[in-house]
Amino acid sequence: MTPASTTNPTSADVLSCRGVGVHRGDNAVVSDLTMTVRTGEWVALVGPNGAGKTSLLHAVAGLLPATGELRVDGHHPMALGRRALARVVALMPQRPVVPPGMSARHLIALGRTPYLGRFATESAADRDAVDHEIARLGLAGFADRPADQLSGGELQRCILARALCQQPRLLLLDEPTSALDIGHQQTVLDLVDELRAERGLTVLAAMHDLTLAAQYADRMVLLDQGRVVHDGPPADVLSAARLGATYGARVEVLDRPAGPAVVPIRATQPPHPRAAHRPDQLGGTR
Ligand SMILES: Nc1ncnc2c1ncn2[C@@H]1O[C@H](COP(=O)(O)OP(=O)(O)OP(=O)(O)O)[C@@H](O)[C@H]1O
Repeated sequence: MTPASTTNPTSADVLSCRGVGVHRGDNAVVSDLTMTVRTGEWVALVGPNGAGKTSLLHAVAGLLPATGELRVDGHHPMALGRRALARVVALMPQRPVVPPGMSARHLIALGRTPYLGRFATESAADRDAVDHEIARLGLAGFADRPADQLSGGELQRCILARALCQQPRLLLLDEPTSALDIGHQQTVLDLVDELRAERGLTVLAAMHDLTLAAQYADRMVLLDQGRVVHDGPPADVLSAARLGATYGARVEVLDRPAGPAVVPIRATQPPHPRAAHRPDQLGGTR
């Protein structure tokens, strides 16, 4: 089901897709996809492995060709020049490419490329923007280290800093918290949310953690095999029956004030509950 309000494009839409298709080789991995994302909205793209989330994000970022009508800020991504597109859309990829030996600071500064002058020299404003994002993401201690020697979570924050340096209107996040501990997950998502309020940033984020996604997203678009299965507020999209049908998962969905929480349920109880082995907690629960 797709509410009409999310499919009729208006001038307030940063992203509009109508009947969009994306191919990888001979395979259609996104088919007949219609959705819009309005200025300042946070839309979570969810769905099982291989559903087409990354492929759609790459098409929006102008990295993959798409059929149908795809508009970013009113333009087809591939019709905008690379520089113009990079000022509108920034992608935080799932698998960033890190040139060997490049320092974290240099990697982050690549986000300023669309703003550099004729001789590609950084201005004081560019350096300030980089310093600002480094400080904001708590990366000062890593900035001079080779980025390919950082931990997965440290690198993920550098890649987000690089995307924020682009000062985009539309931020595309591909599994932005997959390598982060729970504290950094909240820090990073809170930061992105603050930028929405401060700068009117629009966010389209592929996320596997449905509970976390539900806490930040205004809407969820559930994809399966390249097609939209449901588009709506998290509380409407996340039902145990729908997640069972789409992911083949056994879950319980708890209604909580901060948003629905999705709890996986084991098919069978463990044969020997751990508590039974603990002399201090025989048969106890916490
Ligand atoms: N470079 C490629 N060449 C051929 N097929 C590809 C390529 N990249 C992805 N695919 C296929 O396209 C389909 C969609 O992949 P995609 O990465 O967009 O899914 P996803 O929803 O982001 O998955 P995940 O949650 O596992 O990251 C999958 O079947 C995948 O195997």
